[in-house]
Amino acid sequence: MSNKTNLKINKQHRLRGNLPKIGIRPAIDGRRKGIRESLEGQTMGMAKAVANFLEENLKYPNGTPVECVIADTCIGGVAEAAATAEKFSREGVGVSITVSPCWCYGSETMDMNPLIPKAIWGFNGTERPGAVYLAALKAAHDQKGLPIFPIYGRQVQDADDRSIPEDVQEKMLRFAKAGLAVAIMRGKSYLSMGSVSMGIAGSMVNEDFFQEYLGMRNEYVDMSEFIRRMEEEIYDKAEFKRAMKWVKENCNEGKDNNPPQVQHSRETKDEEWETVVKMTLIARDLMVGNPKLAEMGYGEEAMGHNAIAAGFQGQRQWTDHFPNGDFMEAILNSSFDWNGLREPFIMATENDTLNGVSMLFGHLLTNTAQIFADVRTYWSPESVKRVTDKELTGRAQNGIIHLINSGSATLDGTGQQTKNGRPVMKPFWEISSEEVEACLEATSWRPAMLDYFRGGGFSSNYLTKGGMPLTMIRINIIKGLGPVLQIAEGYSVDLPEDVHRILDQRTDPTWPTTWFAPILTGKGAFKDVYSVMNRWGANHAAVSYGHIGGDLITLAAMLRIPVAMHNVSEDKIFRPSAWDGFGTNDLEGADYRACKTFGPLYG
Ligand SMILES: C[C@H](O)[C@@H](O)[C@@H](O)C(=O)CO
Ligand SMILES: [Mn+2]
Repeated sequence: MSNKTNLKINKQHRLRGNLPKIGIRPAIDGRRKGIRESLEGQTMGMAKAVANFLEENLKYPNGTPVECVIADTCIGGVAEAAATAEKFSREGVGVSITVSPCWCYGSETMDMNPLIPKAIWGFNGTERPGAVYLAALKAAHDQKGLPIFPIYGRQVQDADDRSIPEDVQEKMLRFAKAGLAVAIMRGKSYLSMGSVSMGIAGSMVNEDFFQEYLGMRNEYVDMSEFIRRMEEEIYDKAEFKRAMKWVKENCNEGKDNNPPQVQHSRETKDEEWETVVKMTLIARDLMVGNPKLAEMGYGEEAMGHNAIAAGFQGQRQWTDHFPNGDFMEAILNSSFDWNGLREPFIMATENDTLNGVSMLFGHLLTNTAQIFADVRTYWSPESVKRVTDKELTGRAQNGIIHLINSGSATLDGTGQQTKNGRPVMKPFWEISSEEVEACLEATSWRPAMLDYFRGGGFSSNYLTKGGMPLTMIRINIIKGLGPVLQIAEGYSVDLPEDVHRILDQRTDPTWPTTWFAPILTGKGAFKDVYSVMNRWGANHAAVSYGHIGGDLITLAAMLRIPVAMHNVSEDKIFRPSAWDGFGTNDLEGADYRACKTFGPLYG
């Protein structure tokens, strides 16, 4: 193990309350004297198989395995349904999956809790009518307005087959990941540090959105709180010392691009480094608290704001005078710092709350760090040819989108972590110390452009490695409609060195760049790359590793956020059965109608 970085892995859950569990409900035909008895083993067996499967395959964002709770008995009628609901509420169940191989009594066995995302796996066998129950239960849920995700295997299984077929597994994982995301964010806070940045609509907090759609609350601190904590030394001073040493050893200060006559002196830059490191400690403490502060006599500050996501206004009032938030945002959004590997904090630049929530969705579905970026330029093949005299090739051949931003792009976005020789972004517990070093090595911290950032600071400058499957997303709020989600799956691409340099030099070469090529479908918003850029609803996007559009569509349906634009193939679209009642030919229109009819989950 390298001695430069610290490979301690911190799996502690840092927010209040326990992590939500998945409750498994084995439903059974209640008729005794033969039927029920003959089905107990198979039904409970399905429940155990599902619990094992989920516990083996899913982890919470802090890296611990997901926990399942199985009902004490099979559920043959309302008494057992109620006993199960009681157990689930005692155990902190946030997601429920009903399983059954047989006929059971729909409304008598159903999970009635409106806040718990629900699925049913109805066994595809014909000795007993599990699929008939699934259909009856769907009907009951749809009629009562308690949407349920139906899982029905494509192939017939034998009665004694205890395996979970692959297509059932895929749907179950998609449902469980999205359901847990819903349950994890509920009751947490989004913390605005500062207010609206430069008139950016996403940084105008829409409290109704947080409260009614996400079940979250909004917390606020003025940016002057950073000054108070710095001047009164309300941070862990031992940690600050450790952090400064780590920064000196691991963070390469890059070339200053400012005209020589305005460049900050060495002494000023050294002070700025101290400030940005203190800002990082303080922002983290504001989000999740820090018991060290209580030891120092700051009991209130030690509590934090229970924030699962946050945003920093920065521009302009802060950055016109103080060092910018780029270091703080980039490090908090990364999977590591001087304390070792740890869950990334979700921190939006310019306090763009809607991009912060987009990042939170990506993080909770993948457990990985997220890139926050400005959606800066569509480079058509013709424009690239004109300015570089080169043709775009490979995945870039239809044009590319330049994602670049000062601020929150996670250092994981360098693409320096690998799996099977390919660049990836991993959950923090899978990252090696060599990969941490490679991410840091690939990043230089460039003195901020002083015409934008009068107070200085350091921007993380890197170039994302090509070849990573990525999903770019954004939540927008439309007056009279509410939130909508945009999703574009695609890839990071490598450009020839000189092409990258020429294009990058036209912007701010001190910022991190990701060249993104969306996957085209030839239709609608994905007719061509231009249309993706042209239809993007705001100046920012959140970028997650992997093609996770299917999981996002499921999550959006749970929260009743319609999906306005996506390039996800139809076989990955998994929504509640009730959505089919709104039409099956035009899935997008049906999604809008269903979301409007059901309304926000907490509305
Ligand atoms: C430095 C500039 O103000 C940028 O931060 C600005 O263009 C944005 O990021 C807008 O989203
Ligand atoms: Mn921006």
